[in-house]
Amino acid sequence: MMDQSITSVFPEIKVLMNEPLSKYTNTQTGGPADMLVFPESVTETKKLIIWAKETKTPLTVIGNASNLIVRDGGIRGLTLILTKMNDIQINGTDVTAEAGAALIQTTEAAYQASLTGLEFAAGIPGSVGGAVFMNAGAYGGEISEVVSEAEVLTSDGEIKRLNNRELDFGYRHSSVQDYHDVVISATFKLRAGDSNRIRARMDELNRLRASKQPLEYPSCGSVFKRPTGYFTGKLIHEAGLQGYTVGGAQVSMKHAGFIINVGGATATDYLSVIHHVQETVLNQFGVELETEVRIIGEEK
Ligand SMILES: Cc1cc2nc3c(=O)[nH]c(=O)nc-3n(C[C@H](O)[C@H](O)[C@H](O)COP(=O)(O)OP(=O)(O)OC[C@H]3O[C@@H](n4cnc5c(N)ncnc54)[C@H](O)[C@@H]3O)c2cc1C
Ligand SMILES: NC(=O)C1=CN([C@@H]2O[C@H](COP(=O)(O)OP(=O)(O)OC[C@H]3O[C@@H](n4cnc5c(N)ncnc54)[C@H](OP(=O)(O)O)[C@@H]3O)[C@@H](O)[C@H]2O)C=CC1
Ligand SMILES: C=C(O[C@H]1[C@H](O)[C@@H](CO)O[C@H](OP(=O)(O)OP(=O)(O)OC[C@H]2O[C@@H](n3ccc(=O)[nH]c3=O)[C@H](O)[C@@H]2O)[C@@H]1NC(C)=O)C(=O)O
Repeated sequence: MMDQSITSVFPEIKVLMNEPLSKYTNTQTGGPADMLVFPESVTETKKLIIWAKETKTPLTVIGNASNLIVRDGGIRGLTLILTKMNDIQINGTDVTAEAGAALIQTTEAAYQASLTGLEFAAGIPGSVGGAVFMNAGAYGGEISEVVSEAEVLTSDGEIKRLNNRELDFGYRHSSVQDYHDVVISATFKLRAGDSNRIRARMDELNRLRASKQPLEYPSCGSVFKRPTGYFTGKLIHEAGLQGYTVGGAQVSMKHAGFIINVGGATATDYLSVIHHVQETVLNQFGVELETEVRIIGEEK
């Protein structure tokens, strides 16, 4: 029988074996990926998706790992990190970015072209693919309001174009979460604007963000979604949980909705803090906090 191993089938692709994902996640926690690849093109991504399907290898796709907790046992099978697929093209008032492009770079490119509409995303540290997947939003704006279409690869390796309606956006939700599609690019429909005003708005939002969020520490942003009718940070604050620490994971004193890595945290520490916060808020206020952060991988 032919050798179907990834290194035999794709000798030209660099595969990192048993690679610690804590090197890549924003929380700096998480166990190893059995096989980790940074694909450099859609063609390469497509080949790997088809290989994973044919060999029944579990497949995981990651962007900038800024909304992710990988359990300490790591991820079996093949993991793709798309950050090397990061081309950004401008065509009139359309900005088309590959999935691995940083959202922050994409907002900079829009500013350079005097295009308005993406300023709200200036400080969101995800990739374009992760932002579409999550329908990232801040300060009155959301990805859903600016994306005209996204290209995805299905698990069969077919390319599909999904328009805004088909992406079925909701609060921190898109249809990509309901299927196993991989976002490979997105097009943002913007408007001609004044570059000084665009820059001023981006700078203002980044200052506001830095004054409220603990950007000095590794984190995964808001850990929980906002429950209808409540403010998450306020609930956790009023429950007296700020400063609550397990190992190296701590409920931030600056913003109670964030859990920061104060040094040496494991994913298990993060999960213990999350569980305690959920239980305490439920007991004190009767409100269920649903995680916004995506939790994947195996326990150690
Ligand atoms: C300091 C800080 C501030 C933040 N502020 C905000 C904010 O204001 N608003 C906000 O919405 N979020 C915020 N976040 C969270 C995070 O940046 C966003 O959710 C972002 O959209 C995640 O993108 P990512 O590329 O990092 O995704 P990842 O963390 O890599 O992945 C998140 C999920 O998306 C999936 N995914 C990623 N890329 C793809 C793809 N190409 N195809 C299919 N699935 C994919 C992954 O499988 C995973 O389930 C913040 C995070 C931090 C650390
Ligand atoms: N759950 C849902 O369905 C909804 C989710 N969202 C999401 O929430 C995020 C933030 O929304 P945003 O665009 O900033 O707009 P919002 O109007 O929802 O919030 C703006 C800010 O106003 C302040 N604020 C307003 N009312 C109160 C209050 N009663 N108590 C305490 N603080 C208050 C808070 O800021 P401060 O820190 O300055 O006090 C809050 O962060 C976005 O990412 C959006 O996607 C938004 C609306 C609904
Ligand atoms: C950081 C993220 O997104 C952020 C986004 O950057 C900002 C700006 O628009 O609005 C949301 O945060 P937020 O700070 O408004 O969210 P909440 O945790 O609901 O806090 C709102 C309110 O709680 C109060 N609050 C917050 C923190 C705290 O320690 N104490 C406190 O009392 C404040 O009054 C604050 O205004 C997004 N979070 C969610 C879950 O929707 C993310 O999704 O990862």
